[in-house]
Amino acid sequence: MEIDISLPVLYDYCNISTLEAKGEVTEQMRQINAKRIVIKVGTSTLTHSNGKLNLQAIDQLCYTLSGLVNEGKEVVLVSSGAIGVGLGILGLQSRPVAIPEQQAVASVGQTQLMTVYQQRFSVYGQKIGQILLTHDVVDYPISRQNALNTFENLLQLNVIPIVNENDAIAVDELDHHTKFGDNDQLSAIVAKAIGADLLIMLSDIDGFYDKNPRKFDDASLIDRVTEIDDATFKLAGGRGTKFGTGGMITKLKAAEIMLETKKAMVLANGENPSIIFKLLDGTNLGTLFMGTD
Ligand SMILES: Nc1ncnc2c1ncn2[C@@H]1O[C@H](COP(=O)(O)OP(=O)(O)O)[C@@H](O)[C@H]1O
Ligand SMILES: N[C@@H](CCC(=O)OP(=O)(O)O)C(=O)O
Repeated sequence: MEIDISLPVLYDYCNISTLEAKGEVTEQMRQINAKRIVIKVGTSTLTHSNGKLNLQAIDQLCYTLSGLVNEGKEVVLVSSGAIGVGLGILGLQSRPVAIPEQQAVASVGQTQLMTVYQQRFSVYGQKIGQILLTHDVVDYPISRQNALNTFENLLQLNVIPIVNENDAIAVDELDHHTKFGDNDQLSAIVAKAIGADLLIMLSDIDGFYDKNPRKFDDASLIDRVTEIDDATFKLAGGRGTKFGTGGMITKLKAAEIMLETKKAMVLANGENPSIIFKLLDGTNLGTLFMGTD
């Protein structure tokens, strides 16, 4: 297979060499020694504020994840963006209020997103598969097991499963709840179900701060969180952009799931997704959520 060593690879190395690591190599990250990793990227990482695709971030993400698979890691990507990308394609300034309209937007956006992933991953010879989930699939034991079988088979074949909520279908009705609602918790639910060692959450912010840094100039980054309680949730605010969902609250809920299962989560800035290499090397970037035992 022909591998195109083109622009994305070159600028990627430039980014890495100019990247400022904020701290020392942490022994904790080294200890995680993650083999099976779930990476979640938010809409704010994948799109610009004008709704267009952030091609640089997507290219670098595909390059990085392909590199991890080549190193022998098992990688699952949970990607948001269906609605944000759909809005951009359809030229809509904001998310429609009516649910069927939102679902139509998501349907268009998801197709475009997968087309771009297919193109960019294929540059690095990396195969991908799509898994669109609804809550009832993970709630019902048989469908849950079927989904897990698919994950296992894809990972055995060195394929990267790309997961999103099935936004074109999922609706919460009185007695039938199919929505996850946000991909932060979905990524932790997937990580837990497949027994991942680590969840890396890439967002538009450097990590978890003691208050919302978009509102408070004096907010400071928290390097390490060992447990999450009500006081932790009080530090979290809402979403950063009009396309994001949940803000920091859903990210903390995801971290809670990982801590409950004695696994770790790192929240870091997805502007340059190749920082994942540095993270896995033990560089202290973003916020590490990991218990002490
Ligand atoms: N304590 C906090 N620390 C960091 N970010 C916070 C905090 N409270 C609220 N936020 C907001 O959460 C946003 C990230 O969430 P979100 O907009 O949902 O992004 P994504 O699309 O990556 O899921 C940040 O841009 C920031 O504005
Ligand atoms: N499933 C939705 C994303 C929901 C979501 O959690 O978005 P984000 O806060 O950007 O991770 C979509 O693909 O648009």
